[in-house]
Amino acid sequence: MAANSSNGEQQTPSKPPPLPSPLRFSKFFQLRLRFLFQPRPCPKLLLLLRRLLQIQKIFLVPMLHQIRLVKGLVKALISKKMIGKASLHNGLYILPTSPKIEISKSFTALGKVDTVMLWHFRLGHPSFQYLAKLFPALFINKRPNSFSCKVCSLAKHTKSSYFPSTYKPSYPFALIHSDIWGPSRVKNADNCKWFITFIDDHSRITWTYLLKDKSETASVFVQFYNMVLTQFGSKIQLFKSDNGSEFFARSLGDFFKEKGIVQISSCVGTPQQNGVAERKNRHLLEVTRSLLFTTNVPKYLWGEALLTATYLINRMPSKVLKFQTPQSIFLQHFPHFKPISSILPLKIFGCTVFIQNIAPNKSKLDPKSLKCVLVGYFSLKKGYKCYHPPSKRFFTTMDITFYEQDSYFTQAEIQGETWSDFQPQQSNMRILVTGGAGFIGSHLVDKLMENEKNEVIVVDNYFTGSKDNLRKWIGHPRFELIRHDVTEPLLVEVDQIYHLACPASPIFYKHNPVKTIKTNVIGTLNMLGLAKRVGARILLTSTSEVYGDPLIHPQPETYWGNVNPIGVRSCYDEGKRVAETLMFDYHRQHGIEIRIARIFNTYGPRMNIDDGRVVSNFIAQALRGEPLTVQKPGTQTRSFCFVSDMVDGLIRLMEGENTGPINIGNPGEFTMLELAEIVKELINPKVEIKMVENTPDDPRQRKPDITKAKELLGWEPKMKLRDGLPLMEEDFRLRLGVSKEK
Ligand SMILES: O=c1ccn([C@@H]2O[C@H](COP(=O)(O)OP(=O)(O)O[C@H]3OC[C@@H](O)[C@H](O)[C@H]3O)[C@@H](O)[C@H]2O)c(=O)[nH]1
Ligand SMILES: [Mg+2]
Repeated sequence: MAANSSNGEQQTPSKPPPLPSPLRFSKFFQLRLRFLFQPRPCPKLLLLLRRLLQIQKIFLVPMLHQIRLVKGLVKALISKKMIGKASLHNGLYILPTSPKIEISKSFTALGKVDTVMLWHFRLGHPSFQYLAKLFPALFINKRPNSFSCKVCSLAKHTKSSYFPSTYKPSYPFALIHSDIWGPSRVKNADNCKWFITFIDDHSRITWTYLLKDKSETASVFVQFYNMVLTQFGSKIQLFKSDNGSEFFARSLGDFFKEKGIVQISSCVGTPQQNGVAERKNRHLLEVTRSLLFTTNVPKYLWGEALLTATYLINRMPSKVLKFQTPQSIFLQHFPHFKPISSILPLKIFGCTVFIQNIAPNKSKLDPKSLKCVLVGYFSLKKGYKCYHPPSKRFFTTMDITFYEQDSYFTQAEIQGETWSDFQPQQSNMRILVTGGAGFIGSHLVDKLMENEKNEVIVVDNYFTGSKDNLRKWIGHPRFELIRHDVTEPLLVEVDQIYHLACPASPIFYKHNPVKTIKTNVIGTLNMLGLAKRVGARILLTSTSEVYGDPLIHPQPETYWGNVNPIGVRSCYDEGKRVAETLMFDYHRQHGIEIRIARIFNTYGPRMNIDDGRVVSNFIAQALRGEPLTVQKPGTQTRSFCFVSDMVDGLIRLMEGENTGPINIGNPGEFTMLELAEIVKELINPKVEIKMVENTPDDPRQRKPDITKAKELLGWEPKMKLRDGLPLMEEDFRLRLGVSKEK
C-alpha cells in the first residue's frame, strides 16, 4: 500500500548514528537490548533512539520509563530488581547482552507453548482470568495469574481503567449505542479511515462498519436498521451517541423521525456519558493492536483486525454480563438464529494459510494453491477471510490449510511503523498545496503552518507565483517547496490536497490559453489520481467564472451559468467547469473525498503588482499617480473578498463534511466606477479616472449568494472593502517604494 510507506520517521533530519557492534538483535520478542534514558529524556536522545529503532526494524517499546539507571546500574522499576551494568555508546546506555528482563514467552516460541497461550493468541489476547472462565479444563493445576504475555503489555499500553458501566438488562435493540472513530492516519486496504460501532445495550453485542468518510454515517445506519429488521424482526427504539455532527445530519434525523427512533446524545463536552460506546471502542482498539502485533501484520490491515476484534469480543465473556458472552445473551432471544460463522474454528489472525488457487485465468503451470494471510471470519458467508498481498485480493474460502505457527509477515514488513501513528485526529496532517507560492496559496500556507500538527508541501511552477511569498517558511522543518508543474504527475504521500494551481488573472490565463486549459484538465486529473492513490481528501478552487455572464443575480450554487464555450475566457471558465466535473466523477466512481470552492474576486497583500486585475491595477495606479483605468462601461459589478476571509472559508470547507460546490466570496457589490472612486478617495485624491476599452465576454455583474457557506460552514466574510484596501495599500507601498505623504 502506497499510503503505508508514509511515516514521520522519514523526516528525521539528522543522519543515523553509527551502530555499536553489540546492537544486533534478530526478532522483536527476542529483544535483548534496551536503550535507556536518564530520568529525564532529552529530545536529542529521543531522536537518536527513534533512528536506531527504525534501523533495527523494531517497535519502539513503550515501557522505556519502566527501567531506570541508578549509578550505572539498570533497575527495573516494577520488580525493583537490579538487572545489570549498562555501558555508554554514542550517548545511549546499552544493557548487557543477556539481561534477565522479564520477557515472557512469545509467539515465535509458540511451538513450545501450551494450549493456554494458543487460545490466548487465537482469541485476541483476553485476560487469563477470562480464559480460565472459558476453558476451565486448560487451567487444571495452573493459576491464571501465573501466565503473562508480552504483546498484551505493548498493545494495552494505555493502562486503561475500565469503570464498569451500570448494566440494566432489558431486551435486544431497545437501545443502541454508537460511536465513530477516526480518521486513522493509515488507510485500511480498501481506503477506509473511520469506523462506526452499533452496540446493543442488552447483550452488548457489537456491529462494526468501516467507513471511507464520516458522511457515510446515515447510509450505514439505514443498512444496519434494515439488517436488524430482516434478520431479527426487531426495531431499534432508542439511539444513543455523542454530539458528533455526523449523528445530527439532516438525512439521519429524517430517518429517525420516519421510523420513530428516539435519539439521545451525551451533553456537550462530556463524552464519558457515552460510556458504553467509548469503552467498547477502547477495548476494540486494544484487541486490534494485539492482533496486528502478534503476527507482524502491517497497519494497512487494521480494518480486518478491527472486524476480527469485534467478532472475538462478541464471543468473549464479559464482566458486565456476569461472565456470559454477548453472543450467548443475544441468542437467548433469537434461538432459531444460527450465525453461520460460529461453526468456524478460531485460528490465529495473521497466520499463513494456503488456499485453493481459484483465479479464473489460471494456467496449468500456475501453482494449485496460493499463499495468503488469514485476516478474519465472514459472518455472512461461510468461510475464512484471506488476503493475498501480492495481488491485493481478498478471498473467502473453506478450502484452506492453516500454518498457525507461521506468521505470514516478517518483522521487515512493519519496519518503521510505530503505534503512535495508529491514533485518530491528534495525528499530524501532511497537506499538499498546489499553487502554494501564489497570492491565495501563500496566505493559505501561512494559516496551515500556524498549526504545529501540519506539515505543508507546496508545489508551484512559478508562472505567476513567487518563492518570495513563502520566504519565511523556506528551511522550516514542517515545510517543503517543490518546483513542479501539475500537468506532470506527482508522487507524494499526503492526507489533504488543496488544489489551487492555475493562473487566475484574465491577462495571465489568456496569455497561453492552451496551457491554461491543460492546467485545469490534466492538472486536476493528476491531482485526483494522487488523491485516489493515497486516499487523500482534495479541495479544488473553482471560480465564480463558472457562472459566466450570469443571467441570475446574485448567483447561487444551483445556477448552471451562462458561459461562452468558444470565447477568449473559455480556457479558464470552461477549464474550471471540466475540473469540477472531474472532481464529481472521481467522487462518484472512486469514492474520493472531494471539496469544491467557487471563489469570487479576492484581493489583499501579495497580489502581483502587474496582475492586471482591477484592485491591484487601481492601487498601483493611484500610488504611481497614474490615471485609474476603468474599462467600459464601468457599470459592471464585482464583489471583493479580503484574502484572510477567503483562506478561512477554504479551510472550513476542507475540514467540514460537505463536498460543495460552495460559493466563497464577499457579497458586497460595487460597480467599477464606484471602486475607482473609493480607491481615489482612500489612496490618492489627485488621480484622474480614465475610461478605456474593455475585453470580450466581460461579465456584467457578479455577486455571490453565500447562504450555503453560512449554513454549512458557519462562514461569512468579516473584512469590509474600506478596511481591506488600506492593508493592501501598505503592502504595495513597500513593494513599490512609495512612502506615504505626510
Ligand atoms: O484595470 C482594470 C482592470 C479590470 N477592470 C474591470 O474590473 C472587473 C474585474 O476584472 P478582474 O480582471 O479584476 O477580474 P474578473 O472578475 O474579470 O475575473 C476574476 O474573477 C474571479 C476569479 O476567480 C478570477 O480568477 C478572476 O480573474 C472587470 O469588469 C474589468 O473589466 C477595470 O475596470 N480596470
Ligand atoms: Mg465520538
